[in-house]
Amino acid sequence: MDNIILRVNNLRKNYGKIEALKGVSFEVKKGEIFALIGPNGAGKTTTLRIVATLLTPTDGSVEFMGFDLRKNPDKIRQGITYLPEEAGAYKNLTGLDYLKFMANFYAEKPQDVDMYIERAIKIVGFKDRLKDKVGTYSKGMTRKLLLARALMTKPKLAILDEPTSGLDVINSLEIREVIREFVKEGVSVLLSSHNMLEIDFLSDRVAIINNGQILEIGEPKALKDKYSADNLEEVFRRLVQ
Ligand SMILES: Nc1ncnc2c1ncn2[C@@H]1O[C@H](COP(=O)(O)OP(=O)(O)OP(=O)(O)O)[C@@H](O)[C@H]1O
Repeated sequence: MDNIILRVNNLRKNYGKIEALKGVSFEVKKGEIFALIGPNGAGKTTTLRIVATLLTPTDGSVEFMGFDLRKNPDKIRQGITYLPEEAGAYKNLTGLDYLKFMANFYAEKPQDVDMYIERAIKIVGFKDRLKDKVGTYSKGMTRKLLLARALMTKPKLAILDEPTSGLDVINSLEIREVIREFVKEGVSVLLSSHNMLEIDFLSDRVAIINNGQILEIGEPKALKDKYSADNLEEVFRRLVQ
């Protein structure tokens, strides 16, 4: 059986004259946490947004569970969820109304709605503030709410753009624990981060991306061994120097 859930092949993306992606290829295996790591502007968000069907690539292909993204975008939308880097809309809804809205959107049958919301409340962990508007939440609370939305349906693949960006140690830790819990229950994860030290602990495999190109792919330990480095930051430094 094919244990690859996502195949990204030679993706290119130009924004006008800017070549954001110059031929990005990688595969995500079923049940793994795969991280795209690289500095600001490397092309992480662009890659994730293409996989999430929110952006059209200039060239290249994406295959999700054997379905081609261009021919079957609906298959991809059914099987994935996307946690954006920024919160954006919904600030005037209460946290609970936001979750209800999303649960209704994804539910195939009425019973699913309650199950999704129950799961989401466990993830956010601040039940008492769910009746407040999202616009009054701290950064950490907003991040947890969006993560709850991305994981409550137990998607086949969760795409998480900088899930712990701007969060304190405890909030980051909690978010990492939630991600691991859902992976144990069968969710595969593709995430991005520029925090290479954190990713070392969280990911099964990483792709190091810089300037629109993937420089290395492998298990964190294998990469550290290969470059005689103590951590992934050092691996990155050796790769770009
Ligand atoms: N809408 C856009 N229009 C023009 N250029 C863009 C647009 N979005 C991204 N870019 C450019 O594409 C390149 C890759 O950006 P991208 O946001 O994918 O990087 P990133 O790795 O996610 O960075 P960060 O860690 O800062 O979020 C950058 O040079 C960026 O300026």
